[in-house]
Amino acid sequence: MNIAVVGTGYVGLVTGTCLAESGANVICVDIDEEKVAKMKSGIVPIYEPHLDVLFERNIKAGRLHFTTDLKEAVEPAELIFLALPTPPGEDGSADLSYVLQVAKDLGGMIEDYKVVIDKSTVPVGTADKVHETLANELDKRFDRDDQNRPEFDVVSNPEFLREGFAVDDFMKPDRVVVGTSSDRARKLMDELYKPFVRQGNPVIFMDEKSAELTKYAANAFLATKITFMNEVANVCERVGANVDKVRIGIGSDERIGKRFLFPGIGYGGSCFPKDVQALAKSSKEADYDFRILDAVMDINQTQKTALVPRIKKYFGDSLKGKKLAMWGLAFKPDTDDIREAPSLYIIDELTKAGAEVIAYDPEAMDNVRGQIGDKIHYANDQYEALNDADALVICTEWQIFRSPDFTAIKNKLKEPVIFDGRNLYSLDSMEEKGFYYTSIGRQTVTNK
Ligand SMILES: NC(=O)c1ccc[n+]([C@@H]2O[C@H](COP(=O)([O-])OP(=O)(O)OC[C@H]3O[C@@H](n4cnc5c(N)ncnc54)[C@H](O)[C@@H]3O)[C@@H](O)[C@H]2O)c1
Ligand SMILES: O=c1ccn([C@@H]2O[C@H](COP(=O)(O)OP(=O)(O)O[C@H]3O[C@H](CO)[C@@H](O)[C@H](O)[C@H]3O)[C@@H](O)[C@H]2O)c(=O)[nH]1
Repeated sequence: MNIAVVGTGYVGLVTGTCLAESGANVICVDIDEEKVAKMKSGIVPIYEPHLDVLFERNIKAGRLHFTTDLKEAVEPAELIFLALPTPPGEDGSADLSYVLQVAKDLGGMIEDYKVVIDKSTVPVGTADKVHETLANELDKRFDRDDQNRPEFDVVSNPEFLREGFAVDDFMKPDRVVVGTSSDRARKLMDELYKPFVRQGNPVIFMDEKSAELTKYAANAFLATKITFMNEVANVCERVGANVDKVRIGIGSDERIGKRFLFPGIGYGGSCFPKDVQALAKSSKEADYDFRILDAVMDINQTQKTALVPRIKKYFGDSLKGKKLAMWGLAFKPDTDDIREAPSLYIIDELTKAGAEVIAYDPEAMDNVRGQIGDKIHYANDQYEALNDADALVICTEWQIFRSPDFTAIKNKLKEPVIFDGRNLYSLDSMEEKGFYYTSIGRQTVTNK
């Protein structure tokens, strides 16, 4: 199969590479010239575990190509994936300008049958808008009854991969959702995804609107599940219960499930915050007040900086002269992505209160440096960050933070104080090791 992927971010590059791995010929196109130059010279421009191996293999095999020229990518392709950004607009609704601009460009250039596939997360009705935009451009080139006017279908094929697990999620998806009302497109999509659902996981066909809403409903549900647990955690702290025990207690009920029940400093990333907001907004536009989502957004905003009042309670409201070590900047482990990372919100409040922050993250420091520059200091490793710091603040649960050298931590910190937004350590061990230790939804170990 000949495939074009427009946009080579986390979704586009993973999609393109994994489709090439199944034997397809893929040309990825991006407007970012620097990114394309990197990829052409064999460099994966993002940090995503296991992607490099597939990337290299498929470039070598001649199945994976990169270009900045949309026409070059689109001409040979029958299937065209749109993996473009859909960031929140000023009013919270998804900004469709990237998607619709490319739809317009496609209308100006396609010469034969194409399936245009929305892989971006887009609100209900976008497949229709893409169809209309592309058709309007074709109208400028062909009469409606012109024999040479190319046919096309627009398919909604939302993506459910998680950063950090993107390759595995794409290669072995729980399900693939395809929204289409065209038999011709349906057959092609079925063929395309056969190699990925061979373990019995389904390709679920439905209409375009249901597919578009499925993506938002999935993300909003998961964000609500996390938020619910964060609320349970907040109650636990007040009544003397331990949220880890409650989590295990409820998670063993199959109706609830064990996954996505981990409390912490709120959900972040490029998806949950914007998608919950966009679903709330599009529901309002459809004259429905999706009230639970308003509560979810409100609670999550507070939760992101839940460690700050604890830090202030310990040191006093002014943090002037305090040096705080921070472990983890990425919005979650195994990614360099810092979009809507709780760490950035915490840094903002801590520095406003006068604290100096010295941070370490295995992959995300360049991105943070690019965004906030010298607002904080950057350490070369996790222990260097601790030198002469008054306390350690943990924002991301990278594996290397799970079992650190506690003696080194104690020796380097001025006082043995840890504020943990990810519940990495057991209360017993913190007590035994003599730390002051505050986490989420559990009692503070006071070391007194
Ligand atoms: N990141 C995820 O984990 C994830 C998972 C599922 C769905 N999604 C959705 O997929 C979409 C893409 O997300 P992402 O995280 O990959 O975005 P991203 O910002 O990482 O990448 C988007 C890419 O598109 C490129 N681009 C912009 N305009 C272009 C144009 N006109 N032509 C060609 N390339 C262009 C950008 O340069 C960038 O490389 C969004 O709608 C997002 O909500 C993301
Ligand atoms: O028990 C949990 C699980 C996650 N999180 C947080 O939730 C956010 C999102 O985590 P995760 O879902 O693992 O990462 P994403 O890569 O953002 O993936 C989500 O968003 C993608 C983009 O839409 C979807 O494709 C995925 O299915 C969906 O899981 C992060 O801030 C996590 O720290 C928690 O706080 N507790």
